[in-house]
Amino acid sequence: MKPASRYTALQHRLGHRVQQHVLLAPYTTFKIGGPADLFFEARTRDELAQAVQAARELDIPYFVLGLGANILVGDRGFRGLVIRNVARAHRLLPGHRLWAESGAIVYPDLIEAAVNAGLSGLEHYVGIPSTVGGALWQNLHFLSPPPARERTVFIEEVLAEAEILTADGKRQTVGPDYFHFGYDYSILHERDDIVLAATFQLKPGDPQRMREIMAANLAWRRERHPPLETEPSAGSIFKKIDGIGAGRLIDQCGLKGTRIGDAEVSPRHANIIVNRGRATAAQVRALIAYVQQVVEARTGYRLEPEIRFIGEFEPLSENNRLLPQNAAPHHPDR
Ligand SMILES: NC(=O)C1=CN([C@@H]2O[C@H](COP(=O)(O)OP(=O)(O)OC[C@H]3O[C@@H](n4cnc5c(N)ncnc54)[C@H](OP(=O)(O)O)[C@@H]3O)[C@@H](O)[C@H]2O)C=CC1
Ligand SMILES: C=C(O[C@H]1[C@H](O)[C@@H](CO)O[C@H](OP(=O)(O)OP(=O)(O)OC[C@H]2O[C@@H](n3ccc(=O)[nH]c3=O)[C@H](O)[C@@H]2O)[C@@H]1NC(C)=O)C(=O)O
Repeated sequence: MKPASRYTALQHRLGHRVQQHVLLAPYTTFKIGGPADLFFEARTRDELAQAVQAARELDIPYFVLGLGANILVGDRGFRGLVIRNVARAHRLLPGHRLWAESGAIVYPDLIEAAVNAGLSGLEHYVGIPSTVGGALWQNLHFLSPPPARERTVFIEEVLAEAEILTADGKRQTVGPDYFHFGYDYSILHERDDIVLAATFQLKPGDPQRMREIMAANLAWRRERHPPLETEPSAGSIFKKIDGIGAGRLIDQCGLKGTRIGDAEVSPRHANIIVNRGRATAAQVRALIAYVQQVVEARTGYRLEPEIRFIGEFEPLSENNRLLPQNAAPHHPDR
């Protein structure tokens, strides 16, 4: 189907809120990315399900966008339909439960709702940009409260159930086991299921203690991570390497501050690439490739990107490869 007929067919299914040629950069925390051919904002979970079903039935490639906090969108944009999930209804249920549509924002919206009602379980995730859908996709996590901080706590620990649209078009309610949660992992990485809503089982907690945990976690992040408001990023770029730390390896290779165009390895946290103004996806990709190359040559570890690459990118050929302006010197003895 040609782009114009896709547009008409989608309008027929979803109404006049379907848009064309919408720049995606503003809808990502990296502030990077070209246009979506087609764009629709789903305001309720029913609209989300309808939009996904319409795209599937019309054979139009689609992508469900949360807060765009864990993705890099290519400079050439997305050839299909981007469904931005702004279905954000949420409410407290009897039995210390919190129900939320999948576009609901974990922080501040859900955390404030829970903590104000004296309910504990979500307060650990303050300051992390995520919708409920993104949180289940990646099993949102943070360190357990201070002073011990002895383990990582995961959102799966408070998930009671979720309403999903399955890959074969059925709406059903599933329990936490369905997701096969792991570190930065759920079955949603493998299956084309869409989360429509989720219910969290919380526990009564001491509001003062919860506020203390929130303040401590926000301070932890402020100290270690570049602030999103002034230094746009997608959080950790590379996957965790257990017991070693992707950030530590990059740091040890002296790569902090390495820059290609406006894409820079954050001087504050080596596993975060920041957009210093007008970074392109091509620059970020070239910087990722450069960091991988240096770290592998120096340490033998192959870093794997944690973020997802969405849409079309400029080719990363040897000939047009961008090189860092301030390539870090190699210190083979370190
Ligand atoms: N710990 C930290 O400091 C940080 C953590 N993060 C993590 O990144 C994630 C960001 O979330 P968010 O911005 O909302 O997501 P994004 O918009 O970044 O989308 C990420 C992926 O989530 C999937 N997804 C989004 N919504 C749904 C849904 N309703 N149903 C099924 N899959 C969905 C999409 O996968 P698909 O293509 O398969 O549909 C997409 O590839 C969170 O999990 C957060 O933990 C991000 C930054 C910092
Ligand atoms: C930021 C994210 O998640 C974060 C999450 O918020 C926190 C808290 O739970 O733990 C992880 O960070 P992290 O900073 O511990 O992870 P890494 O980047 O692997 O760093 C590991 C360790 O290396 C050291 N380190 C880190 C950066 C740096 O510049 N120098 C350095 O020496 C630190 O001691 C750090 O603790 C998650 N990152 C990964 C890749 O798993 C994200 O997913 O986007």
